[in-house]
Amino acid sequence: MSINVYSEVKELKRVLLHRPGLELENMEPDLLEELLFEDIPYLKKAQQEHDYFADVLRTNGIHVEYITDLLSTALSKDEIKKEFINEYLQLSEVKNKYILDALKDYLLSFDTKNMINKIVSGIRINEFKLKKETFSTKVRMNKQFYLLPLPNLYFQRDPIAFVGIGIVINKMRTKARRRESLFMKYVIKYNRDFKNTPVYYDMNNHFAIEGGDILILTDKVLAIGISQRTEPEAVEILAKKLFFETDESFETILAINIPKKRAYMHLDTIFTMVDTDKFLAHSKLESSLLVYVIKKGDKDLEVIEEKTSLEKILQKYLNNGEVKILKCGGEDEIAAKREQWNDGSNVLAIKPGVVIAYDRNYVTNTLLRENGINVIEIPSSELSRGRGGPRCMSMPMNRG
Ligand SMILES: NC(=[NH2+])NCCC[C@H](N)C(=O)O
Repeated sequence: MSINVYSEVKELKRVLLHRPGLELENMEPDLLEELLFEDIPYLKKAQQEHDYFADVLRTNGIHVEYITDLLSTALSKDEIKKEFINEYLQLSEVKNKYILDALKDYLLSFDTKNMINKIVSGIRINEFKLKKETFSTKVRMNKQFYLLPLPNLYFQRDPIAFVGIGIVINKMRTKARRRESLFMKYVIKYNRDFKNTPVYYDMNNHFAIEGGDILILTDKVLAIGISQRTEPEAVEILAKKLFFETDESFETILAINIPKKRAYMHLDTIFTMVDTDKFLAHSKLESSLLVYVIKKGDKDLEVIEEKTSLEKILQKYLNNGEVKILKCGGEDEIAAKREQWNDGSNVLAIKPGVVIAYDRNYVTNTLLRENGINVIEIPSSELSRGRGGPRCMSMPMNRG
């Protein structure tokens, strides 16, 4: 099944996930901030919740793929495995030669699946002994991990984005997540099912962009958040690529300037699409917005600034009569803040008007239902602790 994503809401056919694993158990309080968590999910329950999510998708006829399986197929040959490990260790900034060599040997001693699991879960200092210890290895090893875990990998929305028939391989803003994009880079390069997928942005670019900021509103219009995680230069590079170097149908990018703070981390933290004419958003969103409308000009990008309400801007650029923005938590201010904190605005549409949402955000879910949206709830005690919802946990590959 080929890559085909020209909508946020059209029927979802194929989606990419990561089932959380031991990487969550390699977090401890002193590491949380660096690893972008506020709390430690209980792994067993998190896996049960995640399996429930995957089952809901499958029950709705959606083909679920796991990133670790795709990578495992890509790393089928020894030389490719070595190339991947080299690049991974380089991105992890392992500089000491003795440690570097020991890590390479250690990783290559596993079969491909277990090697990938090790890379995701992180490698503790007490897992193996170095053959040779020196002053510098001693100093370097005065910590808990050779390689830190990738606890955010279950947020598959962020390291890449499928756009049209192609892929955007993201340069992640934070060191904690930078290595995640390498997984898909190798899938595109070496997994035969993906060999014709054009790459529209590469992780070697200097400027950060993350998938949670990229929304495909229609086959003509994208919305991209200028956020804590996505820089304007990255949007410019991507816009030029899409408009002038591909046959993609996209003509307009609404670059939405959002506050650069954790509570507004990505555009999809505060704004998701639930139907062809309905959106769900942070209750305080509208007052704080400036939208740059980037259009394909004759030879260069044309940019105008819009300062009216987001509803009006969407109405204008989606050519869609009425557009309605529902507010996370409704009119109750405490519920709005509480549910926003638990990713109430972050739902995944699997068809126009049908969304998957966390069960704990019941005020928002009731409001959605009152507005004609079919809400499928999934359990959320543990998954929500990573500060991402159903949209963040999934990367659509095909929408019909
Ligand atoms: N698309 C999203 N909203 N993703 C949420 C990612 C949450 C993750 N803990 C991070 O800080 O990166």
